Amino acid sequence: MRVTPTDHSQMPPAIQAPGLATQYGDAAGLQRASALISTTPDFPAPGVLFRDVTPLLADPRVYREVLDAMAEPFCADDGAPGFDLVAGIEARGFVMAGGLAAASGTGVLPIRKAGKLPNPQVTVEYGLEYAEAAVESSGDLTGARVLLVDDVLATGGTLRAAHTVVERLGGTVVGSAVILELEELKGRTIVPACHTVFTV
Ligand SMILES: O=P(O)(O)OC[C@H]1O[C@H](OP(=O)(O)OP(=O)(O)O)[C@H](O)[C@@H]1O
Ligand SMILES: Nc1ncnc2[nH]cnc12
Repeated sequence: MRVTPTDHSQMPPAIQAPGLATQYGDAAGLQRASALISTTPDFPAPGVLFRDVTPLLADPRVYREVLDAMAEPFCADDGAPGFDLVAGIEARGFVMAGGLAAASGTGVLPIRKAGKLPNPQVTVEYGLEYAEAAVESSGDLTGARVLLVDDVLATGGTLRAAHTVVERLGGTVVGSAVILELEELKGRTIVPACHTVFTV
């Protein structure tokens, strides 16, 4: 199965985020990125084709190019980010959230897997392709515009749960972005406006 760049023709016009690199060129950089997403059959359970973006994080050009592509629709013409916080979902979403927040001059809201926080204010349970899980967080997000980020959109349960967490803490979700959408798992049906860099 081939990993192909997402068709952005139906999406909002691309806008450059402040401080995010463009010098590597979209097509070439994203081409390199897709080659660095690994595919492992039967992990973590029989029948699951596991997609791992971890290898692309180690390539500084590709990492930067992917961050740039994730941020594009959420920044204004003058480059100002249309969000105050980037909410990253544990664990690989943290890596994207940190990079995006640093590049755009915003902050990070870590959305943790269950059992990691001593006194979470909000817990939301959901189902994955291969497990049941829950996400948790704390904080007063009143007035905060929050961009949700993760590595993969599969069934969409994780992003939808994270959206609920942010709203229960008083924040407003301005959108969500992932590196890779696994189309056949139909996450888009419950996270319809998710911005994706690649689709497979
Ligand atoms: O769209 P969904 O069906 O909800 O699946 C997407 C989630 O699955 C993976 O996380 P996983 O729970 O495997 O955890 P990890 O990031 O800690 O590896 C991935 O990192 C997303 O968070
Ligand atoms: N097949 C898959 N690969 C990577 N992350 C996932 N999350 C849910 N399903 C996944």
